[in-house]
This record gives sequence, structure tokens and C-alpha cells, in this order.
Amino acid sequence: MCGIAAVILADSLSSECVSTELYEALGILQHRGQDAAGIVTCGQKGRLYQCKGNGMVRDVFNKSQLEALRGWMGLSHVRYPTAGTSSNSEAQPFFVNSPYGIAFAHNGNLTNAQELHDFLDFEAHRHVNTDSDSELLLNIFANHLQKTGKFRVNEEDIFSALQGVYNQCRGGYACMGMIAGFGLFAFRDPNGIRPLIYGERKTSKGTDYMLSSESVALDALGFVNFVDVGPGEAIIITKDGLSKRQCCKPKEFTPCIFEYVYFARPDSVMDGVSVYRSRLAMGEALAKTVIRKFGQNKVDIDVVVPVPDTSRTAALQVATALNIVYREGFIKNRYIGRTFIMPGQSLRKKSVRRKLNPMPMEFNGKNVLIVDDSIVRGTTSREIVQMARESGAKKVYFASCAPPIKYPNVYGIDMPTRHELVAYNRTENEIAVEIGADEVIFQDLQDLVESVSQFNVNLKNFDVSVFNGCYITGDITNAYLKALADFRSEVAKDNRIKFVDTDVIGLHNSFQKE
Ligand SMILES: O=P(O)(O)OC[C@H]1O[C@H](OP(=O)(O)OP(=O)(O)O)[C@H](O)[C@@H]1O
Ligand SMILES: NC(=O)CC[C@H](N)C(=O)O
Ligand SMILES: [Mg+2]
Repeated sequence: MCGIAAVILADSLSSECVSTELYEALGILQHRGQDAAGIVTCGQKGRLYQCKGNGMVRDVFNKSQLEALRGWMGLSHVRYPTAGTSSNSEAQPFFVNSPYGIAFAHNGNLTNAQELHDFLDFEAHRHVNTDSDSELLLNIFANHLQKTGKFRVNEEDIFSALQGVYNQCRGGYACMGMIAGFGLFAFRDPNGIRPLIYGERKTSKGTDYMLSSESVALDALGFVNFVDVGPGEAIIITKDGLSKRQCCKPKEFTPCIFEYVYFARPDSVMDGVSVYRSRLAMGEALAKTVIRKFGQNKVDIDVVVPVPDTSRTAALQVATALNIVYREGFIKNRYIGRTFIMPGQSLRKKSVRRKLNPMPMEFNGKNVLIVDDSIVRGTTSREIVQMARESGAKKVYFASCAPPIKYPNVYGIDMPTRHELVAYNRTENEIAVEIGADEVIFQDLQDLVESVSQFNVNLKNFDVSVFNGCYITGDITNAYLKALADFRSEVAKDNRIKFVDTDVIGLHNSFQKE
């Protein structure tokens, strides 16, 4: 679930560099990807400037690098790998010089990457340098654009190249690209699985535009009038303004419900729904399930405790609806990032204890209801339950705002194999035993869907494949799932030869002060 952002200023001669805003945007989107970050900008004479590499945003860029990223438009990416490897050569944005010079950033995951790779190799004769599906997507676009054979590109050419992309690429994708000296383009997959939104900012020179995975980045940078890009819709922004087109017949609109459960920041509004409100509604519904499970007058819970950070909003509402006291029983180390999106199970496991520390006074002698947004591999819940017990809890109940996650994700969340999922092939009682809890309580799928859909009449269905195994793109075979598990499971990652990454990824212009 990477984060992507792009900015284009109305004033192409501005002495302000867009890189500072892109850097800020990446900081705001850091929760969507912690493995790598990158920015590509475009300055005078259509020159491109790039800085990218593995690490958090604050580690990848320093002041002088940002100053060297010249220009009035650019795009940026924070990566959480779902394909290929964690090598820094797969940090985004990607670049191809032909045709016209294109930089490209992708959030999502392609489900027909092998087919696209073969096409590029055998038919299009384009070189692909990494295992990243995003590099394939860029080359498919470049190949279609190349066919126009024009000296200079125009909007019509880009829209028709994107139609070609839609015809060939399957899966979940929200993308942004930049054509040197020309402008930005962006598009969203036919089901709108991955999010994409844009806004504008009026200045004395005209209108600046910004695109982002989440509205919170637009908000923070002073952009207004947010519009979600529709499923199968593409937009182009140049010095002359913004144009958009439906580039493929939209299929059923099914955004990823896990954005609302976990990925997005609560202060974002995604496809017209406030993530915060949806999480309150998840808490409200979960409280009803708790009452159903325990019986109206038999809820023997003394305190409701959230697992920081993401579950806080929902947990507070669970406590309010149950009329039980809410307490911060775990204190989060604010300098440690999200554990679920860390690469590697041993790192994730270690990080839970480093990140969360219990407050014994909130557990000692009490029956505790711990609320989390989701239980995926069970890494967090196992550790948390144990910490609660070590702190003297009498009974530990564990509630999840999402239903049991039993199936792999193929659209941009790194859950490549069901065998790593604690709920796979287990009953609720078995899951409780597995994580050491007295009972587990899971949200009903219908309740989860209604927690989001009640805020937008146009949103009826979602990608809920991790809960029910129904893959909306209709192309997921057992052979595909096996290949995915073989390549991306924890065991496969551990067995893979580790690449030695050098710090510098050089390719493009470096700006030198006169
Ligand atoms: O069952 P697991 O495999 O452990 O995954 C689920 C946990 O991971 C996430 O937390 P994370 O620490 O990533 O982020 P947060 O601070 O935003 O809650 C999520 O909020 C759950 O707590
Ligand atoms: N989480 C994502 O959006 C990942 C994008 C792309 N599939 C990658 O692995 O780099
Ligand atoms: Mg969490």
C-alpha cells in the first residue's frame, strides 16, 4: 500500500522548487510505506532530477538533495513492497527515457505481471531491469505512447496510450506519471481498488494542482476542492490546466475496504467517506457483536484498551457504546513506525515489544477487552495478550474491527500466502488459543461494509477478498496464488539471495549551484 503524491505549479518559472512540498507530502504519507522513498522533479529545459533509495523519508533526503531537485512539477513515492524484492533498485518513481522521458509512481499490485513481462520481452523489446511490477506498468504505458510516433506528445496521445494500458494491465493500481517538460498524468484501475484524489490551489499566477493517495496530504499543503479520480478514469494536468477522461468502461466500483480498517490516516476522506467516521462506526458495530457474544447482561469487562495507533478511534467508540471505561493500557514509542508493513517476521515481532509498553495499573486484577483494527499474522495480538497477562490481567478478551483474514491479498497489501494468516483454517476458539486470549470477537463482514457504505450512497461494494476469497478482477487462479506464495512468502524471502544495495541510485541530472 504505497503512498504517491505529485504537484504541478502554475508558474513554471517559479523560483520555488516543488521538491519541498513533495517531501512534506511524503512525510504525511509515510504510514503507507516505510521501505523506500523517492522524488523526481522536472525543471527548465525539461530536465529531470531524481533522488530515491531505501529507508524512511527522513533518511532518504537531506537538505542539499532537496535543493538539487529543481523544478516546477514532480512526483513522489513511499514504498511498501508487494512485488519483486526490497532492493533499492525497486524504489520509485521509475524512469524511462523513451519516448519523451517519463517518470512514474504506482500504488497497487498487478495480477498479470508475468504475462506483461513476456510481452515486453518478446514483442515490445523493452528492457526491464528489476522484478517490480511497477516497472512493467511504466513500460507498457511507454510502449503504447511510443506507437504514436510523434515528435511531441499531446493529451490525445496520452489518453489513447492509457486505454492501451487498461486493455493490458490487470489488478489494483493508482498511478501518477510525469512527461518531461509536458505535464502530469494519473489514472486509477477499473474497479477503483486503490485510492487517488486531487485538489487545486489558486495563486496569483494561476492554479497549482496536487494529486495524492490520501486527502490529508492535499489538506496539509493548502489545496482545496478535492475530487476523487473515478474507477477507470484518467487525468492530465499541464500548464494549460486539467482534463479528464473515462479511459475504460468502469467495472463494479470496489475500493479496498482495508484502507478504512488500517491503511489510511483517520483524517483522510477517501471516496467521499471520512476514514475517522467509518472507524467510529466500526467500533459501534463491534460493540453490538460483543454484546451478542457475551449476552446483554453478562459483559464481564472492566476496561477497554486500544492497541495504538490505528485502533484508537474504533476502541473509544466500543467503550462508549458498551458504557465501559476506556484506558490507554499500552504506551506507544512515537519514534517507531508501523510494524505490519515492516519487511520480515522477526523484525515485526521484535518491534511490537519495542513499540508498545504496558501500563500495569490498567491491567492488574481486571478483565480487559483489547481492541485492534485487525488481526493478520497475529504478531501484534500474541505479544499484546502476553503483555496484558504479565501485567496482571485476570481475563483477556481480544476484539478485531475486521473479520477474520483468511485469504491472500493480490491488489497491493503484502499478505501473499494464507499459511501466514493466523485465522486461516482456524475457528474463533482456535484463534483465541493461538494468540493466548480467553476469547476473540470478530466484526461481521456485513457490519464492516455498512460501517463504510453508510456514508456514501454510491459505495455499495468493496474489495473484501482477504475476508471471503472473492477476487473482483476475476483472473485469480490457484496457480497464480501458488506462484505468489512461492515468491513472496516469509520463507521464500529468507531463502532469497540478499542483494547488496549501494546508497546511491544515480541516473539523472544533479543540479549544481552556479
Ligand atoms: O496481526 P498482525 O500481523 O500483527 O497485524 C495487525 C496489526 O498490525 C497493524 O499495526 P501497526 O503496528 O502496523 O500500525 P499502527 O501503529 O498504525 O496500529 C494493525 O493495526 C494491527 O495492530
Ligand atoms: N504497496 C504498493 O503499492 C506496492 C507497489 C509495487 N507493487 C511495489 O511493490 O513496489
Ligand atoms: Mg496496530
